[in-house]
Amino acid sequence: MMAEDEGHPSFKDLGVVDVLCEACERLKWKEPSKIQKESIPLALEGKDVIGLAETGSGKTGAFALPILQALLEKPQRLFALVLTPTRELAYQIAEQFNALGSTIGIKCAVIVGGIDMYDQALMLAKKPHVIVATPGRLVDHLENTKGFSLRAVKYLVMDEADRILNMDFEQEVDKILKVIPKERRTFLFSATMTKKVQKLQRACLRDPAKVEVNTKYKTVDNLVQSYLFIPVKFKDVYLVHILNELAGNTFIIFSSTCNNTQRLALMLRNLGLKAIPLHGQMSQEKRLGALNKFKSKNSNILIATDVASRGLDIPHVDVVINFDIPSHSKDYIHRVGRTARAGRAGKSITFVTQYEVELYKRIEELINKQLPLYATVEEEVMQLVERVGEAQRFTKLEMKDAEEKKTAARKKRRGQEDEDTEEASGIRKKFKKKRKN
Ligand SMILES: Nc1ncnc2c1ncn2[C@@H]1O[C@H](COP(=O)(O)OP(=O)(O)OP(=O)(O)O)[C@@H](O)[C@H]1O
Repeated sequence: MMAEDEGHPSFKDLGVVDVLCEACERLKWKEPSKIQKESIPLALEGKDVIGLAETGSGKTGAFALPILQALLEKPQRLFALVLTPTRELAYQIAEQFNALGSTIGIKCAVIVGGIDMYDQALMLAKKPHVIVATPGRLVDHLENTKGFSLRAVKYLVMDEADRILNMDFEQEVDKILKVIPKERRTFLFSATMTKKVQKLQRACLRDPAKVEVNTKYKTVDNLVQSYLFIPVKFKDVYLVHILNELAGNTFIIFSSTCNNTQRLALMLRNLGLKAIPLHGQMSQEKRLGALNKFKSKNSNILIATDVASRGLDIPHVDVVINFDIPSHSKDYIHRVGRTARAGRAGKSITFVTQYEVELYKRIEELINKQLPLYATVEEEVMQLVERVGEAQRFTKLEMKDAEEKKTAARKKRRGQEDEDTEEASGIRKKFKKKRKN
């Protein structure tokens, strides 16, 4: 491990080749971050790496640069497979590979759920060097695609490894590990780890180098001013008050259900705020559209479920609000880590009810810090009650209307399917009759 007092090595000092150093310069990465300093030389030596470092500390570059360098040395299609837990993160990682590898002609494909099979086939037809994917049904899909076999993969990365294994993807990961040869290099990266990752590490990594940087969550916590907020009543009114009080900032608000995420976004929009929802019940097209709108600053409030809690890098996010406290304390680290990226500062406010004391105590234990209370002036908040109440009533009607439209569309579809089936069975009967004759 490199000690702090060994100065400030450059990417070149770490062994990164000139063309990639120039790519880092273009991205305005003046010097490697700590996790990059410690893991890049080991990865270039050909070691398997487990990298643990706080949110926003440059882990993507820490695994992308060594992979690109190895690819330069031995160009090959389907050279690396990068697994991530969410679709949005897959696109973001592919963007970073493209940004770092544009001058060396890197071809990157994203294979995630919710995209048209035809589009996926087009992407694969370009014969990518790197595939960034969510694990669901990946093996079947790739193994059934002509000219593709996971056996070729030389580098396997699991970004947010703990999340991948804690989702429904464990079986898929098992399948992937069975297909890709054992000689591949494996990189596991995250800000948090679980026992499942340790088990996986024993099963599939050869004498891995373990790099840990600021894993006590101190750095990001030093950069973020974090508060608890205990609303007395009217849970929505306080949120609107805080958004007004901190107006001019960019927010991500986390909520635990798709329905509440949608409701909050509509309600805030009815109050004239530029809020946009992001959750798993939206179509993939809408999910990407929402994220792009937020990234391009057309909207300054993203209301999301935990689908946005991992890995998303939107540097201008100033405030994270946990409107619902996360039920797993590790998710707190990741959610709050959406602000204070790459050394910037940020703010976080976590709403807690009297029934959630256990949960916030666990969070405080994990971050080894007591969270101060966020103070509000009650009279100021109460002035909003009427306006917010009106917006809530209107939102309720909008949600009901949308639900009715959905049900009607579903019924219509089902009706069509029934007609199709009847028609098909009619044809089948005629066909049978004909054969008998
Ligand atoms: N050496 C560097 N110097 C300056 N900025 C950097 C450097 N390396 C990466 N960055 C920038 O830092 C930001 C965070 O990087 P990245 O998304 O890789 O963080 P992470 O550690 O994967 O975070 P998370 O745990 O939240 O996924 C990105 O905008 C990236 O471009």
